[in-house]
Amino acid sequence: MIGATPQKLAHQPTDVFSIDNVDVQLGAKRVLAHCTLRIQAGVTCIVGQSGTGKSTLLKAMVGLIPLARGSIRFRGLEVSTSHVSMLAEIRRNVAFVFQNGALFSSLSVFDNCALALRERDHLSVHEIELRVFDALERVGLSGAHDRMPTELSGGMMKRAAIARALAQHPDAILFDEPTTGADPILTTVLMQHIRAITGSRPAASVIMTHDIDAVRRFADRIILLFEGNAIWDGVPLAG
Ligand SMILES: Nc1ncnc2c1ncn2[C@@H]1O[C@H](COP(=O)(O)OP(=O)(O)OP(=O)(O)O)[C@@H](O)[C@H]1O
Repeated sequence: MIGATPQKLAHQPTDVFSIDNVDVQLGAKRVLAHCTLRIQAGVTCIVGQSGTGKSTLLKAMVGLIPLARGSIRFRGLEVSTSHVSMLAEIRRNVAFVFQNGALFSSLSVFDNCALALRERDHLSVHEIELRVFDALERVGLSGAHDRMPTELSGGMMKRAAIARALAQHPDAILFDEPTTGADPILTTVLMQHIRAITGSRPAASVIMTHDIDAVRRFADRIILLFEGNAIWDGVPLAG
């Protein structure tokens, strides 16, 4: 439970993300206000009503949005003030899965997954193939590597986006509304995949969602965001 004084949370060595007193101003709106929370290993779901700042928080966690105040640290490294080379290092370890998958329509599934590896790492062709095929297998897409995104169902597209993140061998994956538009069966499949891939790499999966039923069934921890601040932090009730 975060309680009434979230600003006082102590940093723990096990924290994957430490977020302290963060304010984010977008235009005239203070979207995050005194936001303080911790993310540890496992599946953390961040829930809250529409417009409460979930997506903004996610983007701030990878340095895509500047902070008006406060601090976001990934494994102790300051995200917001890091030099560009350090930020690149953080982003190599934190993958982001966008709501719509954001696959490149002109690239095959394989090339979508391999693109970041070719650009960011000095990996051999063989190593890239191993990583991509392993990632596709882990999300149940073995055999779909040479398909184009237009040849995939909506659910396959979402799984391909997860595979692209997985192939980077990140320490954490941030998911922005991964089950939006999915029916209950696909939601279960996607959440089962996210659960199954969360372990060593990634150690932490952070899911922004409205889907309370999925949260109840699959989260290790739930954080409730309200008006730009984390007001509750706990575990789902059993049963
Ligand atoms: N670039 C921007 N300029 C001004 N206001 C913005 C901008 N981006 C987002 N906002 C506002 O910030 C608030 C929080 O947006 P955000 O997308 O983080 O909410 P959310 O909790 O993810 O909502 P949803 O669940 O509907 O996706 C909203 O009121 C939104 O209108």
